[in-house]
Amino acid sequence: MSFLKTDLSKSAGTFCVLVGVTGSVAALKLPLLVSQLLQLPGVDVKVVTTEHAQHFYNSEEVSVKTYRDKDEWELWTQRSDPVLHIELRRWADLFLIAPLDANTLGKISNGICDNLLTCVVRAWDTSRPLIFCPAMNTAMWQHPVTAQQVSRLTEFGYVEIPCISKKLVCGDEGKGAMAEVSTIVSVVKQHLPKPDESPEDISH
Ligand SMILES: CC(C)(CO)[C@@H](O)C(=O)NCCC(=O)N/C=C\S
Repeated sequence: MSFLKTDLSKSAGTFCVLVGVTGSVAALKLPLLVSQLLQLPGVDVKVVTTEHAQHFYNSEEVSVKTYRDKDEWELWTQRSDPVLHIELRRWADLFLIAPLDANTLGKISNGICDNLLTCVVRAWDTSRPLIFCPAMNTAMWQHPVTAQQVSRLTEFGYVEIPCISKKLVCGDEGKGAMAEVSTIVSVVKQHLPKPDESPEDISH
C-alpha cells in the first residue's frame, strides 16, 4: 500500500491542513470549503471523512485525497505496516473539523475513538491547532449536553468557530447552522505561519 505512504509526504514550506468532515447536512459544503482552502498560499489539503458524512457530499467534487475508515484497515494488515491515523496526525499542521456533528462532538468530548476521524483527534498533538465548527439541528444545539461538551473541547485547547442562526434544511429557524465557509477560511488563514516562519516554528 505504498501509494498511501507517499500520499502523506510533506513538501518543505507547505502548511498541511487536514479537514475532518462528519454527518451534519452542512457537510454538503465540503467541496466549496476545500477549494477555498486550496487558494491559501502554501496550503496542502487532505480530508478524513466519517461514513455518515459521505451521504451529504459528492466525493467526485472533492479534489483532494479523502481518507475513509476502510483505508485504515487496508493500510494496516501486519505489524510492520503504518498506522493511518498516526500517519495523518504526523502529516497535519492543522486539523479543521467542519462540520462537527452532535454525534462526533459527543465522542470527542469523551475520548471515544471508534473511527478514523476520532482516532486522529484522540492522538492529536495539541501544540498544533485543532479548529472545530459545530453544526446540528437547533433542538440538538439547545440540549444542555451540547454546551458541556463544547466547553470540554475548548478546555482541551481546541478552537471553536461558533454555529450561526439560519433557517435550517429541516425548516427550523435558529442556531445550529455551520459558520459560513468564508469565516472558516479566514480563521484558518490566521493560523498560517507568517512569511518568515515555518510550520515547526509557530508556537500555539
Ligand atoms: C446546510 C446549511 C449549511 C445550509 O445553509 C445549514 O442549514 C446548516 O449548516 N445546517 C447544519 C445544521 C444541521 O445539521 N441541521 C440538521 C437538521 S435541521
